[in-house]
Amino acid sequence: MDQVLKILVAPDSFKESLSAEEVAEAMRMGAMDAAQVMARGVEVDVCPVADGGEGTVNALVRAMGGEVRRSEVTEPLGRRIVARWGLCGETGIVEMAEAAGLGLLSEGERNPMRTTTYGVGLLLKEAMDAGAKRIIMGIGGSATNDGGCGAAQALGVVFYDNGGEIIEQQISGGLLGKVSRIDVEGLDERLKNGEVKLEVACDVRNVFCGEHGAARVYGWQKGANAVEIGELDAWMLQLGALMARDCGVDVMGMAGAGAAGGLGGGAVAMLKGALRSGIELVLEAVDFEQRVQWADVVISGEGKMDGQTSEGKVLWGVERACERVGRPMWVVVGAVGTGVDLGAGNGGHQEGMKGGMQGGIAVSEGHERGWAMVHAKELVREGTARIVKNVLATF
Ligand SMILES: Nc1ncnc2c1ncn2[C@@H]1O[C@H](COP(=O)(O)OP(=O)(O)OP(=O)(O)O)[C@@H](O)[C@H]1O
Ligand SMILES: O=C(O)[C@H](O)CO
Repeated sequence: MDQVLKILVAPDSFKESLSAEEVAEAMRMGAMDAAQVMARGVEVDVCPVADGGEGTVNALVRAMGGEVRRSEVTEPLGRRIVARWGLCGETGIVEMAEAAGLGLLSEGERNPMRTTTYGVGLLLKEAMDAGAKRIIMGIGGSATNDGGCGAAQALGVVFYDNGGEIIEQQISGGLLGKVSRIDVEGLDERLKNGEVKLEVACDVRNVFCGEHGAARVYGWQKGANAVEIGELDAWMLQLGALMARDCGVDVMGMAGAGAAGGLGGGAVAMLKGALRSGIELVLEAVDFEQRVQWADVVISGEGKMDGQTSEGKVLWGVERACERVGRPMWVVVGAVGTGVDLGAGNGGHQEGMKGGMQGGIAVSEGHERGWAMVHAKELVREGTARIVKNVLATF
């Protein structure tokens, strides 16, 4: 009798079209379709993941066996919003995108000069009030570039302007240029005295400012124009220097400090947080290496595979795990950025991603983008079926 092919499906969400759970389910069905057509046996382990950005609460609550809670906080433009967060025993899971995510704003509203992470600070407070002693804060997918100052303000940190006056408004990217002193004395006692430990799960490894910094790399997707990006970057440089002087922490060259518009760096300097790779933290929580060991083949995916992918996103983390364990990895993605070659599902290679990655399929290829977004479920199912048929043919 033919051997059963063991498949681990471990995708991220396809932002704007499918959640990670939906992608994983479509992949599972695609694998079953292939098994039926080829009259072969497959077993599928379904493991939706996240990298600190959207979907992190779901992935961690599912893995750690906690519950999802809801709290009213504020969104990036200050309007009231109900945000989801997780409580798993004494561990709180906060996803910054729930209170400051790009997906909360319409395209016309996106503008990092006006947006703030204030609501993220409120969410952290909710988790502490509920008794969390350890908080994992997933960061990424943000609409903000405020260096985490808004969140810090919500937790008692005070910012002064050039004239020595307290800045009373919630700090947005556009106010960063005004900050000339940071006073962390009033920081929430629970963070200040270490009663609550903050772990910051970053979706990328970018630095605080400069060419590879928050504003220059991610400002575009948040709606900033070239002039605004230049201003934001210069203000981040200034803010980094203030953090070194007033908080005693140098975030400048720190990998991940530039995640989520600099919330990474801000959380370390002002909230006593420790940075971690989001995908590595999530993969650890779901026992990923053990699951890869069980599998003969791993299939992952994300909405768009591009230059950001190798900055520490889901595919980067999954690929590293596959390489360590020695299992082939295939991808089904929505679309690819320029220069990414997936080899049409028959083998290929992405610059910067070595070894385990065999190739994959971009499901929108040959379709109009809007159509591919609406039909993402069927397309992921079909794409996965094609890959699994190829794998079964030589298994
Ligand atoms: N079904 C689809 N077909 C084509 N393109 C898609 C589809 N779904 C999502 N995308 C593209 O993927 C983009 C989002 O990419 P992705 O899901 O990788 O998010 P990201 O912001 O790059 O990263 P992350 O989720 O890791 O923070 C969308 O803006 C869209 O252009
Ligand atoms: O939020 C952002 O800026 C990106 O996801 C990188 O962290």
